[in-house]
Amino acid sequence: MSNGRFPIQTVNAISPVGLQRLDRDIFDLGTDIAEPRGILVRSADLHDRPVPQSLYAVARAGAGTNNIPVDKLAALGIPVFNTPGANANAVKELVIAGMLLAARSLYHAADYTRNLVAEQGLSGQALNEQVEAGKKQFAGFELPGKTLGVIGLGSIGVLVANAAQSLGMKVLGYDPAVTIKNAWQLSPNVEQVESVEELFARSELITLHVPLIDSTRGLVNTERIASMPRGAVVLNFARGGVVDETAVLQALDSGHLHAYVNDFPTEAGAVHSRVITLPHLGASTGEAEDNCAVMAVDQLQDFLLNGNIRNAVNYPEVIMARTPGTTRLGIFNANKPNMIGQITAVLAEAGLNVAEFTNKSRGDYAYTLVDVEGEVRDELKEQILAIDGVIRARKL
Ligand SMILES: NC(=O)c1ccc[n+]([C@@H]2O[C@H](COP(=O)([O-])OP(=O)(O)OC[C@H]3O[C@@H](n4cnc5c(N)ncnc54)[C@H](O)[C@@H]3O)[C@@H](O)[C@H]2O)c1
Ligand SMILES: O=C(O)CC[C@@H](O)C(=O)O
Repeated sequence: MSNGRFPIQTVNAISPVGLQRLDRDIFDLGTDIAEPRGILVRSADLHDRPVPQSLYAVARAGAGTNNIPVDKLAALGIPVFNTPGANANAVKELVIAGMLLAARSLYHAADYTRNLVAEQGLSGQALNEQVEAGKKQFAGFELPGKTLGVIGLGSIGVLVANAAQSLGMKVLGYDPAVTIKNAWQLSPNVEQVESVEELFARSELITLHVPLIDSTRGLVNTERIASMPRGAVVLNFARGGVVDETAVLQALDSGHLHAYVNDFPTEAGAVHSRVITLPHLGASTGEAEDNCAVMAVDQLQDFLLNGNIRNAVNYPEVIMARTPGTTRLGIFNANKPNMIGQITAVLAEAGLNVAEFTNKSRGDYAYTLVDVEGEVRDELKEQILAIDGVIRARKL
């Protein structure tokens, strides 16, 4: 592995549009690579897999990183990249489809028609008569004028909110940490509410676009559902754990909820007559798969070759143009006082001149890129690693 090559393990199928961007003179690709420098993954669960000693970075071709031990990897100096926004349009379109599926009971209506022919053997006049007699059970509602509550105004939530608004819906949004960029992209007609309770109480449909983290687990619960208007619809294209499914099924059984449309099959939900469950289809368009793969591969490649960190979920953004004629060092360390002083002291001691230097921190960790002039001997890396708080150092 010290031959200057970077073995990359693909844990899920990654679009070839992304993979073909890896220069095969430098990168080896495969599913069975024993000592990978990089891992490319979609939804496979990495929590219980051992972390290879060789690993430098993980790139998630997608948004959610709850399938990856992000904190554990941060402590080892391994950034985890994701691809913000790359599949947002695909999810938005599925949410709009989900609202229409629920509003017009389309899934069950189509099933009813199929059964008339396939199970009951009806045809011709008899079929037409049964169609006309039976259709009233599927009478639905229209979207304009209905109130949609969007929880999470990130890449997906903003697109959903704007699209629903242009369909004539009244849209409420809730996100206590909305970014300035996303706030700018949000239609001015979307009303941002102060609390999630207000959003539930006022929404006839709610749609979830938050990550699955401790604070969002079970966000949709019995009390909040009870505060929604009778006949409300819940759409969940975020993660199964954001919803207390038992509470939702009880509310469907009692008639308080009209429908639950989601992307995360469970045994109980998949067979319930008021639930529409899709097989995790949110990002499954050719366009989204290509976008995610391209972004994930580009970020992984730039990190492995240049040490740049873009769109990591566990390390700060650190991007520095390379200074010609220098050697680059990438250093992961604990975010505590005097780390920069100690690192630069080691460089000075070795007689190396610093041409460019960037250091940024995020939470408990920090990352430094430094371009130095002069010969960087192998012992220098060991001296940097010997500093208390340095987690990992690479010479690039
Ligand atoms: N079904 C699918 O195939 C599919 C596809 C893409 C994403 N997702 C899921 O959707 C999630 C969101 O994706 P995204 O691209 O919009 O991510 P994003 O990071 O752009 O947006 C998430 C937003 O949620 C907000 N948020 C966090 N906690 C919140 C809370 N308690 N209440 C309200 N808002 C909160 C954040 O501030 C952020 O703005 C992903 O984490 C992933 O789990 C699912
Ligand atoms: O890769 C997929 O198919 C799903 C990805 C999706 O859940 C995400 O979080 O981006």
